[in-house]
Amino acid sequence: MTNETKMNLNLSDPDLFREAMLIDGEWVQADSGECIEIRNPATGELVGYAPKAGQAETARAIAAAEVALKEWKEALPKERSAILRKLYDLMHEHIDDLAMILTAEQGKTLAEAKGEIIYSAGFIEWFSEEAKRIYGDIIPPNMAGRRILVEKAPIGVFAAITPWNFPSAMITRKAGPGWAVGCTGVIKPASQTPFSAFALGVLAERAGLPKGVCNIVTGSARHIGGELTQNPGVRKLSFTGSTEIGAKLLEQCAPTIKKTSMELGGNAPFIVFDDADLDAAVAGAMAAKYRNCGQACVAANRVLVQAGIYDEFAKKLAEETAKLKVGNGTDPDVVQGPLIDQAAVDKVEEHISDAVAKGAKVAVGGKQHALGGTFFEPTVLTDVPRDALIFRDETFGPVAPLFKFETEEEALEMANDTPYGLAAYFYARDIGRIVKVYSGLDFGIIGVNEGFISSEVVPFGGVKASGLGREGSKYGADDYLEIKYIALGGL
Ligand SMILES: NC(=O)C1=CN([C@@H]2O[C@H](COP(=O)(O)OP(=O)(O)OC[C@H]3O[C@@H](n4cnc5c(N)ncnc54)[C@H](OP(=O)(O)O)[C@@H]3O)[C@@H](O)[C@H]2O)C=CC1
Ligand SMILES: O=C(O)CCCC(=O)O
Repeated sequence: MTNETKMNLNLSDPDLFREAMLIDGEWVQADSGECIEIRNPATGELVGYAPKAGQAETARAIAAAEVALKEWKEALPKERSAILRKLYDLMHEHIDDLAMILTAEQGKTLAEAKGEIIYSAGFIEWFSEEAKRIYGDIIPPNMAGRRILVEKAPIGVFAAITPWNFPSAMITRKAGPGWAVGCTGVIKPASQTPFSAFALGVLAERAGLPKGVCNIVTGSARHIGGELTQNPGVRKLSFTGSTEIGAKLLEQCAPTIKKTSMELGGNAPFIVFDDADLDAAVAGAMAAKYRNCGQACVAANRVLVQAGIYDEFAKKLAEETAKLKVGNGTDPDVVQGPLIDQAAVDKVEEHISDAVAKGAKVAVGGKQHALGGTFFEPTVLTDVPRDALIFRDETFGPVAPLFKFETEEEALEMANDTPYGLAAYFYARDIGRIVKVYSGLDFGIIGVNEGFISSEVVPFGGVKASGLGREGSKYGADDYLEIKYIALGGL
C-alpha cells in the first residue's frame, strides 16, 4: 500500500465499498497482510486495495461454508426465498452506488453498469422464486409393496470463480441458484474487479444471509483455485473465464470428482443473409459487437455477410460504428469505455495487424484512441480473409471483421468452423432458411434477428470448447442439485 489518494466514488452509502474479504461473517485481510492494487482502467486512478489471500484463507472459507450448510439447507425454501428477494430489493435500492463501483473498477459506461446491476439482480429475483419450486418426482413402482420417490437435494458447498467483464452478474448467475436451493459458497472474483463482489457481500449480509453462506476471497488465483478444486468439502465448481483456465480447473477437479459448470470462450458468428432487414441487422450487429467494448464471450466475433448485400451492410455498419463516442464511462455521452488492460489492447492490435497483413481493409477505426491509455477506436474491417487470426480466436475487443459468403451452406460451414460453440446470431426473413440455419448451427445460444440474447430467464451456455452446463432459467438450478432416489419398500 502507498499513500496515494484513492479516487472519490461519491457513494451515497460509502459502506458498500469494502477492501476486505468476507469469511464466516467477518470482513478480513489476507494472513500475509498483502494486497492487490486496483486501478480505474479509464483514468489509471487508484480505486483501492483487495486482500491478496491464498490457500489458508480459502480453506477457512470452505470450512465456514461447510458449517453454514447444515442450517441453510434445512431452512424452509420460502425463508431462503425471502432473503434473496430482500437482496434483490437492496441491489435496486443501491443501483447507483453499485454501478459507480462497477464502472470505477471495470471501465464500462455507467449506463451499461446499471444495466448489469439490473441483470445481476434479475438472477437473484429469478432464483428467489425458483427456490420454492424445486420439485421431486414419484415414479410408478416396478414391484408390489414399493414406492419410488425422487428428491432433489442441494449439492453442498459450491465454488464460483468469476471474470472481470461482468463483475456483478457472473457472481449472481452462480450464487443465486446455489443459495436458493440451499447451498453455501465461496466466491473468487477476478483480481481486477473485486469491489463489486464485496459490495454484493455487504448487501447479502444486510439481506439476512447467515454467516458462512456467502464467503468471498481474493488474491492469488493459482492458490485459491488450487484449494477450491482439491478440497473435498467443495462439491461443485462453477467457472466463467477463458477456455485455457477452464480446462485446467476441470483437470484439478477430477481427483475429487466435483460437479462442474464451465462458461468459457466463444467465437460467435453473426450472419447476415441477403433477405435480412438490413437496418435491423446493423442495429443487431452494433449490440452484439460493441456491448462492453466487445469484451463478452457472446460478442459477435466474425461477421459473415452474403455477397449481394455485403457492400451496403459494410457501409452502414462502418457509419454507425464511427458514431460511437469513446471515453471515460462516467461521462454520460460516452458509449464505449476503455479496454480492461494493456494485454487486451495488444490482443486487439495483433488481430487487426494480422488481418490487414493478409489483405483486410480498415473501414473505420483500427488503432488506439487519441485519448491514450487502453482506449481503442471501434473498428470495422472488410474483406477479411478466412486465414486471419481473428477468424479463429476470440478478440474480446471492439473489432468487427467482415467475411463474405455466397450460399447458406457456405455460411453454415464457416460459422461452425471453430472449436467454440457458445452464441451465434443470424438475420434472415425466409422462414425455411431460418429453420434450416438455426438447426444447422452448432451453438448453445442462437439469436435469430436478435443481437442481444442475455437474460436471467434463458439457459445461457455453450457446447464444444465453450463449456458445460447452463446458467439462468429453470435449468440453472440443476447444477446445484443432486437427485436422490428412495426405494420405499416393505409396504
Ligand atoms: N467466457 C468469458 O466470459 C470470459 C472469457 N475470457 C477470455 O479469456 C481471455 C483472458 O482473460 P482473463 O481475465 O485472463 O481470463 P481468466 O480465465 O484468466 O480469468 C477468469 C477468472 O479465473 C481466475 N483464474 C485465472 N487463473 C486461474 C487459476 N490458475 N486457477 C483458478 N482461477 C484462475 C481469474 O483470477 P485472476 O483475475 O485473479 O487472475 C478470474 O477470476 C480474454 O481475453 C477472453 O478471451 C475472459 C474473461 C471472461
Ligand atoms: O462474457 C461472459 O462470460 C458473460 C456474458 C455476459 C452475458 O451476456 O451474460
